[in-house]
Parts: sequence; C-alpha cells; structure tokens
Amino acid sequence: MHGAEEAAEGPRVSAASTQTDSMTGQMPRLSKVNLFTLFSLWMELFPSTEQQKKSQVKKSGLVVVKNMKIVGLHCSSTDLHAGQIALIKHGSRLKNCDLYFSRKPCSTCLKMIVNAGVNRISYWPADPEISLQNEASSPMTTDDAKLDAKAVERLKSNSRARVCVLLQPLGCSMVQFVEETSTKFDFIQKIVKSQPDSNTDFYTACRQERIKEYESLFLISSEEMHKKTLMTIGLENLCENPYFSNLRQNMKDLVLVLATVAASVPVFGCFGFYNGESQRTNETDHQSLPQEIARHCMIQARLLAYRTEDHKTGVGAIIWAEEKSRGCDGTGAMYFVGCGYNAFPVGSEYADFPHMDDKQKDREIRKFRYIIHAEQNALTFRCREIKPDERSMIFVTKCPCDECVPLIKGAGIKQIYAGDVDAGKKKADISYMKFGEVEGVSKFTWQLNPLHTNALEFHDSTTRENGVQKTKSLDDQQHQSKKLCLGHY
Ligand SMILES: Nc1ccn([C@H]2C[C@H](O)[C@@H](COP(=O)(O)OP(=O)(O)OP(=O)(O)O)O2)c(=O)n1
Repeated sequence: MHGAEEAAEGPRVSAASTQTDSMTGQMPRLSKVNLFTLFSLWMELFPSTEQQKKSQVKKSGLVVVKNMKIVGLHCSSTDLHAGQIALIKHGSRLKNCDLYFSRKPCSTCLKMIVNAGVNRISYWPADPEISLQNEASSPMTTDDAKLDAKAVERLKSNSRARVCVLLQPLGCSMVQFVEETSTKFDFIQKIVKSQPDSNTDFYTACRQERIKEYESLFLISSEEMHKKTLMTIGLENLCENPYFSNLRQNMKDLVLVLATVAASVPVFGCFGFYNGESQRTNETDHQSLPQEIARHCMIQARLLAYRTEDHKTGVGAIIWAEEKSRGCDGTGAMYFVGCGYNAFPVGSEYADFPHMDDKQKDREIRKFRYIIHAEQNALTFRCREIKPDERSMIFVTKCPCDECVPLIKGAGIKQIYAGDVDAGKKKADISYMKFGEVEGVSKFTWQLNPLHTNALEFHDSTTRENGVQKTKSLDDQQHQSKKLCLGHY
C-alpha cells in the first residue's frame, strides 16, 4: 500500500515536500521534515538519570507534529516506550498528527497510535525500537524482534495512516554552512577568547567525538547489515541502488549536521549556563537546570535557527516548562511548550518585505520592523499555556532584544538561557539594553562557572526532581571535557 510507495520515495525529495523555500537561495535552509527528523534523533539523547538497562527495546525519541508545528517532544523512559508516552500525553489529540520516531516503533505502540487516527508515522530507517542489532540478544529474542517487525508491517498495510521513511536531501552546501556557522557561534567564540592560544581546535575535536558517537548510535556501519535490517522491517524497496546509497548518504549528512550543531554548545571545561549575578536563592523558579539539560535544549534552539528567513542572522528559541512532579515521560518533569525561529510574517513571500540590515542607509528598506523574532514566534505558536506556578524557561541562541525581554517577562517565563555577546549593545534598529536590567526573570548565560574557583561549593550543587542526575562535580566536568577535548582543556 502507500506505506511502501512512500518508503521508496524516502531518499529523494518527496512530492509532499515541505521545503518552504521562500528565500532566494542566499543560504541553505533546513526543511521542516529534516528538522523534525533531527529533533527525533536528538530527543533519543535527552539526558536522563534512569539507568538504561541492556535490553532488546532501544530508547527512542519522538516528535509530535500538528499542522507542521511541533506539539510534543518525548523520549522513552525505563517503563514506557515513546509511542506509549505520546498516547498518555496527547490521547485523541493525536488525530491527524504526524509522528517522527528515531526508530521504527514496535507493534504495541503502533496499534494504539494508528487507532488514535494519526496521519503519518515517519521513522529513521536504521535499527528499530525492538532491536535487530543487539549482539547480546539470544536467537529467541531475535525471533521475537522479527515477529514484531512482521506485525508492524501488517498493522501498517491495514491502516489509514501512512507509515513511512521521510528524509529529504539536505541542500548541497548545508553541511558546510552548518560547520562554518557553528565555529562562528557565540558560544564557541567565547571559549576561543578565553584560550591563550585562541583557536578552534577544541571545537574540531569535540565535533569528531560527537560524529563518532552519533554514527555508532544512528547508523549501521556495514552496508550488508543495513540492507538486512531494512529487509526485515519491510523496506526492501530501499535496498536497491540508487535508493540505498542515496538513503545512506542522506542519513550520514543528517548525523553530521546533528553532531556539528551539538558540538557548538560543547561540554568544555567550566563553561556552562550560569547566572553572572551570582544571586543564590532557594526559590526553585530561579535555580538553574542541570547543565546537561540546558545544553540539550540550547542545541534544539540551535537546530531551529537553521530554519531562519533572515539571510544574515539565524536565531532559534524553544520554551520548556517543568511540572511539579516527575511524569511518565523520559524527559522527567520537563515538557515542551513552544518553539520558533526568526522569520517574516506567516505566509509572506520573499519580496513582500525588505531584507536589508543596518548597513543600509535608507532605514525604510531595513528588515527590522518586519521580521518576527525567534522568541516571538515561540510564544505565538506555543501549544501549551505558561503556568504561573511552574518553572518555565526559554532557550535562545542570541541575546533577547529590547522588544522581546518584556514579552518574555510578561508571559511569565521564569528563566532565560542565552548568549550575552550582544547584551548592552544599542544598534540603529535593534537594541539589547533591557536584558541586563530585567528583574524577576533569572538569566543564565554561557560563561565560565563563576564559582569554579570554589570546587567545594560546586560539589554541593543540586539534585533535582526532573529526572536528571546531580550536577556533576567540577572534577567530573574537567575530566569529561579533557576526554572530549583531547587535551585541549
Ligand atoms: N534574541 C533575538 C535577537 C535577534 N533576533 C533576530 C531579529 C533579526 O532577524 C536578527 C537581528 O540580529 P542582529 O542584532 O545580529 O542584527 P543583524 O542581523 O543586522 O546583524 P549585525 O547588526 O550584528 O551585523 O535577529 C531574534 O530573533 N531573537
């Protein structure tokens, strides 16, 4: 049925392409489908305290999309699969949604999702949720995995929902563009400035580590094994060339983009998101998230920035909040609220608005009065309300400007995680003066840990309810960054 046809289309640009290229091609842009796919892989890596048991069931990431907008970001927990969590969290609201899984879901999940009336289920075409690659598995469990794959195929061919592989090739210079922009990203530059020999070797080393790690997680290194897996999960159409080699290339490129972006918010020395005002408070609203969660969310914002319509400055923003107690999601108590990137008003064509910056003398043809900022889009298109009694936080890849700071505060967001390179700057059409002064909102900016001279204080850092391990001690962090940065620390 259409599932198989769609799968065969996977490696090429699908007819249902959502590549909203309103731009004139000055710079490559991530398609929505690829953004959702990257988010699903990234959600599989959401930091969690739960001990991952060696099991045939692999952790998966899931993105729930309604009308091409993200309405849920989830990952499996020890007790529940990502698909089951989506069912619990969204129920019948899953009707007509598109789901992006980092692994082909098992029959237990698929039957419920299909039953909820979803529109499309797209999955990453490597090892499925019920692993076929698990070396530890006995022939018995491998047989079970194969049986499950058959059941999934049966559910797929009898359902209205399309179950397919939906990857789009990246624009030809996308990988290079992501690499260049990541090296120039504020966070990397801030580290470079703190280095006596000022170079980006540490970034290159971090990126290589990430590439190796993600390739082993998300790709099947042997072509033969990959083909065998595809055959077992009903993707024999993709085993023929040129589909197979295109598919592998697309997958490799996406993993490369993910690793490159992840390395741009590196685990490096004592750098992290800290409140420079060193206000120490017991109020939970103002306590920082564990660094690994803050990094994870900032990397989501970085990915969003590659959907920008501003051909000079891409910005991404994502809002998360934390429930009072830990839920069933692999994200612990954290839940997704909304996300956005800077773009011109919805539905506009490239020529409708000026795109010039402040180098342009004629102020009338500058972009600033027309472009909607990442934070503004995240607030406008949020899928959940911001609750005054919960800790909510926005992650922005750039310093919030004077238009956005009062909006963030007014919306009741409790914490801002951002870069502060532009803080205090006053430009002709956009200023960053209010960020430094805003009260009642905690600001965590990318910097050296102000307490790093006092290792004892750092050792005492928090243990949290949101499902994440204790903040690592200074020694642990240094050890980890030495490992990651191959001696450049
Ligand atoms: N927190 C922020 C800050 C900015 N922007 C967006 C709005 C504009 O699209 C762009 C403006 O960024 P800059 O201040 O960097 O201005 P320019 O793009 O003109 O670059 P510069 O003046 O630094 O050369 O970023 C955003 O969405 N969210």
